Amino acid sequence: MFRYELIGTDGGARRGVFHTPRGPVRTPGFMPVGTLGTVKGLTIDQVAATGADMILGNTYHLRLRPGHETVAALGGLHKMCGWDGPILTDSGGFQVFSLGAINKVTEHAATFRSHIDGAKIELTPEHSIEIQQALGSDVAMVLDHVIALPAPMTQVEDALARSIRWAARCRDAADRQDQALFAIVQGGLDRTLRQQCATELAAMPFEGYAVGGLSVGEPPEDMYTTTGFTTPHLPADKPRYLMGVGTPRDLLENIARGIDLFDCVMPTRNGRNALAFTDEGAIKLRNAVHKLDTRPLMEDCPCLACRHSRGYLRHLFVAGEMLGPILLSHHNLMYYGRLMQQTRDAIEAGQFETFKNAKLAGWGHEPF
Ligand SMILES: COC(=O)c1ccc(CCNc2nc3cc4nc(N)[nH]c(=O)c4cc3[nH]2)cc1
Ligand SMILES: [Zn+2]
Repeated sequence: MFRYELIGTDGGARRGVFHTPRGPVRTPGFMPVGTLGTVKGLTIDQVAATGADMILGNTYHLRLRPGHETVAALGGLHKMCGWDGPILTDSGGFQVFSLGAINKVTEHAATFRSHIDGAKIELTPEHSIEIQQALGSDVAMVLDHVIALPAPMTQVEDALARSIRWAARCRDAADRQDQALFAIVQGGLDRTLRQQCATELAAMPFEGYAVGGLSVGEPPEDMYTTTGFTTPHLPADKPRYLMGVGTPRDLLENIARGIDLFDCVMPTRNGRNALAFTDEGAIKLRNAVHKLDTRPLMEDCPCLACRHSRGYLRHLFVAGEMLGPILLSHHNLMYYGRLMQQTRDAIEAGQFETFKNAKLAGWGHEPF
């Protein structure tokens, strides 16, 4: 049902395919975020056109609205959204700690109040699996205890140990052949904790392994270092997924360190806010400098935005027209999708390092 096929490597970078019952996922690959069953502002066909093979949904959000039983009654997430490719759902482990009004975390559960209607909800490993089974995603994530950085070592160790115990409970509760379960490595920025956690989870039977607890406010270099000393301790025959990452630079730096899959709101949330990603770096479309610019964002981009001028895109945002966020979301996802395709080609050609350096030079050194 689920199989990771390693096609080739180039330094630390891997080219592969993650085979799933709903089709293959080319790696390295980027997953557009469709938190509430929609990649905001785009139809499912527009998302497919960007080259995405798999999209992400969120257990926390869908549990609160419209509810996992409602999604099941509507035929499950694929049928409800009209996406017949693979879907991965996050477990709620991050959102409950970043969005939920936490009352308490015990060994049994993370209990929180809904940020929508204040209802008290007890999220246990078993309930997270139950929700993801009702949603019908192809890949479920274990429920983990994610803490913000920086944090005292004792707190990092405590959350890590609980995450491993919760992963085992998720493994026991996940009994569907047609739904993969990915583990999530925690451990802050600590080399020893990360390697211990990766080794312990690698000894358990999961279909894939995520690196969690990053992109939580740490400096990018610390993220890269942490990924670099974690991936070697993960099984080479399973996909590695870095959660919540990231900028175009983050993607290439982490692919160089053995990561296969990514998800991030970066391209879509920033797209809705008039920021476009290009090979020359980020462009803020509301800037007056674009007012009379007749050029597209990128000459060779096949997206819906690049049929228009930068001046028109600026006008849409300045006028508050709904088409602005739609077009820029499409461009940014197309940019990420094309970047991943170019990366896969570069790895196959043994040119990844040269490719990465050329991209970094084009983007310049201002952070996105
Ligand atoms: C304009 O806004 C943005 O561009 C933007 C916003 C938030 C993030 C942060 C996303 N980071 C992140 N998402 C994550 C999701 C996670 N899920 C689980 N279960 N466990 C984790 O350990 C985990 C870590 C994450 N780190 C990144 C970018
Ligand atoms: Zn474009």
